[in-house]
Amino acid sequence: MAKLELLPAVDVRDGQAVRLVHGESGTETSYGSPLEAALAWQRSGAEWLHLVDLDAAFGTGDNRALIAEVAERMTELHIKVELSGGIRDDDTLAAALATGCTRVNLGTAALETPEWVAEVISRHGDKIAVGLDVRGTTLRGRGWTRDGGDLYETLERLDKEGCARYVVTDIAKDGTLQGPNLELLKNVCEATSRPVVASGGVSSLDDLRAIADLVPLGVEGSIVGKALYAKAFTLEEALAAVSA
Ligand SMILES: O=C(O)c1ccccc1N[C@@H]1O[C@H](COP(=O)(O)O)[C@@H](O)[C@H]1O
Repeated sequence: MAKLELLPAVDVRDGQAVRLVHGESGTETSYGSPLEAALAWQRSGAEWLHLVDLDAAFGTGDNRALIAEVAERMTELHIKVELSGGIRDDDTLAAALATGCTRVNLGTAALETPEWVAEVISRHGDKIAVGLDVRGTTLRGRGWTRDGGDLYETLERLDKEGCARYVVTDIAKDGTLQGPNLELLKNVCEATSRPVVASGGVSSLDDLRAIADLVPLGVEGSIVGKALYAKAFTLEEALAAVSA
């Protein structure tokens, strides 16, 4: 059986690696240099990095140069990078892809400019993932501050447009260490044949094992954020738990 991929997260706000609670601006806990955080995950055996420009997602500026530095360094070290936050038009997409990242993750654009997203999916194939960030079954965009339509209607549309994969975040769980929303992940896997990356709520190795049990349903990976920074477990332990 395929193993669950783990994507340690580095979310960047105002030049710092941070974690938020429920993705709410103002709830940041800071963890220092984003490059040092990324290098720490690389030294611990990471194969992937989920790298987010939170300022770009919230519309409070951007960390473009720093994000590019981290993504480029990780790529040199053969770490695959999933790059996210504020990628909403040709310029931001070109800058993101120029970092050498493995794929980008589009959020707001999939809700607000669907024609552009359909076009970049057809142009870039599996270099494009879409982040389905939900409260209940309602999608949220613009730093998770605005409603953006129904999860399953949007999923159906994106499937028809050939979207290669989805990063599914339960906002109510994100940054809370309350455990992942396994029901949501199962429901999304039932609604699409495309691979799903789980995000939000991981608190323990048992949570990761529970997500790994969903690999046969279509879950391909899991983002891990707060739990690693809070030292609930190490990345080495997490990688061992999902490859057993
Ligand atoms: O990851 C977070 O904690 C987060 C919190 C609030 C907003 C966005 C967040 N993360 C990532 O940003 C993209 C969306 O960015 P955009 O809408 O395309 O600009 C989302 O997919 C998350 O990966």
